[in-house]
Amino acid sequence: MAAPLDEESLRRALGPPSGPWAVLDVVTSTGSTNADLLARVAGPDAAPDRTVLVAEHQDAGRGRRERVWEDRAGEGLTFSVLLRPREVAPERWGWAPLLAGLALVEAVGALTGGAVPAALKWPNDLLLGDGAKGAGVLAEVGAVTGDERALVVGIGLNVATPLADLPAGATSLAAEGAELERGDVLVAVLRALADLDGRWRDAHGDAVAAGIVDDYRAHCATLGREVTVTLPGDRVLAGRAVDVDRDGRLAVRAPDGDTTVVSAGDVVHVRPAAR
Ligand SMILES: Nc1ncnc2c1ncn2[C@@H]1O[C@H](COP(=O)(O)OP(=O)(O)OP(=O)(O)O)[C@@H](O)[C@H]1O
Ligand SMILES: O=C(O)CCCC[C@@H]1SC[C@@H]2NC(=O)N[C@@H]21
Repeated sequence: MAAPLDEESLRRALGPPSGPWAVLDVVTSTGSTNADLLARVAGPDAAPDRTVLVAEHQDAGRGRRERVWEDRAGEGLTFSVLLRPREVAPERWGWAPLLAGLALVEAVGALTGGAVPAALKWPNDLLLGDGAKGAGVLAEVGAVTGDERALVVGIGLNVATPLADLPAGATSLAAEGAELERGDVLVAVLRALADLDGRWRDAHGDAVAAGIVDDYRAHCATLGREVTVTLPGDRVLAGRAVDVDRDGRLAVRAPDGDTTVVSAGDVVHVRPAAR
């Protein structure tokens, strides 16, 4: 197993005391870092804005749509951040998980100098290499009103995991040829996320004004593709992904020309775009 993550080195690398992050804790094992931070949205143990919780291993890692997130201790990164973006109206919080996806793409680009192709499958799966899933993001809202307003954004990223230990359709940075220290990857993602979160808050959640919509579109592998989208309730939509709008929603144009805008769903890229 790779060296364990060292809390002190991570804090030092992020700057005094943890750079833009108020608290950074590393635990050896837990059920789910998302569940842990959601339990600290309010109450005597309430976590401050910009708390980071990293786990070396999760027993009950949660994926989107009630799936399981698999990880093996020491091979991946599993962590969550608690955000209290008071500058942003809760109706605009839908951008938070997309910011995390963007932070992942930017961090991988910076760390590998572009040697490992990285892109986003809408809304926030990180695709590496030929388009296999290298990371996923799960955002959960803790409270939208009062002083307790908070959301938790969890990231699972496959760093050193061999392909044989990953589910079908998944990959890792190492499997794509990038041998990186998990600590360096974590610091790069946290820096990128803090920067995007700052821009988003400064613009009061207006992702267009913050330049985030343009950045997202530039990194989104879904745009221009033929896709199927399984919507909540299991309705399936098929067509071409034509836009990601100012609210982070995906516009899909059906063969009959009708365009539907979706804010949540599971996307499959059917075949490459004829761009
Ligand atoms: N470490 C990981 N890296 C990449 N993808 C992962 C990882 N762990 C889990 N997944 C993805 O999450 C999902 C795992 O979900 P799960 O095993 O619960 O159900 P499933 O295989 O999608 O089937 P169903 O949705 O029908 O229950 C899969 O899509 C899998 O590819
Ligand atoms: O289904 C997905 O793609 C989202 C996966 C999110 C996994 C991360 S790992 C850290 C955090 N804690 C969890 O239980 N889930 C998220």
